[in-house]
Amino acid sequence: MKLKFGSVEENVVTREEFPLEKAREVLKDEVIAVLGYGVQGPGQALNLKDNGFNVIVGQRKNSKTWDKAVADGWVPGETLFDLEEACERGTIIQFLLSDAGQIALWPMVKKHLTPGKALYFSHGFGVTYKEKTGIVPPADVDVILVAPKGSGTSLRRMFVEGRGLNSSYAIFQDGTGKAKDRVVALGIGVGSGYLFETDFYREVTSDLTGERGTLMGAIQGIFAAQYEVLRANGHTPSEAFNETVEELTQSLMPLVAENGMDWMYANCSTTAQRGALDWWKPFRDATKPVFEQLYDSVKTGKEAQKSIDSNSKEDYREKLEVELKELRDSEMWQAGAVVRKLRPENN
Ligand SMILES: NC(=O)C1=CN([C@@H]2O[C@H](COP(=O)(O)OP(=O)(O)OC[C@H]3O[C@@H](n4cnc5c(N)ncnc54)[C@H](O)[C@@H]3O)[C@@H](O)[C@H]2O)C=CC1
Ligand SMILES: CC(=O)[C@](C)(O)C(=O)O
Ligand SMILES: [Mg+2]
Ligand SMILES: [Mg+2]
Repeated sequence: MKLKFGSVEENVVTREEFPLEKAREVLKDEVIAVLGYGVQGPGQALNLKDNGFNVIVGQRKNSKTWDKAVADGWVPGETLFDLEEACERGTIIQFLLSDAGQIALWPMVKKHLTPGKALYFSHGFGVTYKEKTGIVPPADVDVILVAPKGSGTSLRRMFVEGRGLNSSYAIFQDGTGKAKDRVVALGIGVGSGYLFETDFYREVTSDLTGERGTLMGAIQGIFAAQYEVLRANGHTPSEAFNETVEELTQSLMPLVAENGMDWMYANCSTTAQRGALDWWKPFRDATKPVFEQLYDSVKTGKEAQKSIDSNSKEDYREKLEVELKELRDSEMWQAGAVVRKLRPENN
């Protein structure tokens, strides 16, 4: 249906229009092969299975994630296969390897994309940056996307709680005439609540911006800046952490999530409101040039290239772990570890 967001109308598919029973009917003769068992793989594959779809997992043998798949109940030779066998068996191939991993496996996957199959992504990356990835699907298959707007971990947790995470969906190529039904049915099947219409290019450019920006990159940057200023002015680690992170995640963000920014402001003191209303614009103005620089770097393909280059290296996992450890070992996040233990519910 059409929904107004402010003054702009957009297409949204709801579970009321497209109930699970309809999704099951649409996909009843399909074998859904989920390739990769990292973060999205488990979330989507388990939700599909619990929703009653015919799903198998393809994963490298002799890997930690193969063992994880077995521990999650996938049975080798029945519902768990190596990547190539899963591609052979699947009529819908959910390409959920890391975006860099997809490049390496593409020639094999392509071989098994016989007419009538569907190739499914959870990111517009591979197809949009085809000059860098080499991913150009054959014309007689559907090429579709369901991108959950959140971590695969949350997708699974929210499904188990009886909630749902919203996703965007797109059709790059309708090779069979069935792409729309297939993509929406899969979106409902993987546990999405609502499905927002987009295209591959807009999905990848907004997603790369968001995760580098306010969702992940900018938030850590702004936390670090405030924490450092508080510490430089003699505040203790716990005080600096509480006023930078803990109060935000525990008390204030849930209010924003519930009813918007003005609602959160309205539930703080008039003193805080005055200050926040005065200071949000200087913060916007100071960071906007950085966001513009970021968007430009996304738009020109520089961000895609960087992620391909670093994540295609043999030792990318080890290198990543070093950088994550650096964050974990920083004073701010060490203070955070202690503060988390002191949440009353953790005692
Ligand atoms: N992590 C998330 O929650 C989200 C991910 N996405 C998208 O979903 C897709 C999958 O992402 P993740 O689950 O994060 O992937 P991931 O980084 O967890 O990797 C998934 C799997 O790829 C395998 N893999 C990597 N390189 C390989 C290679 N050369 N050969 C064979 N297997 C290889 C790994 O063993 C792993 O099981 C990506 O397109 C990503 O952008 C979209 C929304 C959120
Ligand atoms: C979780 C998500 O949607 C991200 C941040 O875009 C990603 O993991 O790529
Ligand atoms: Mg995302
Ligand atoms: Mg992303």
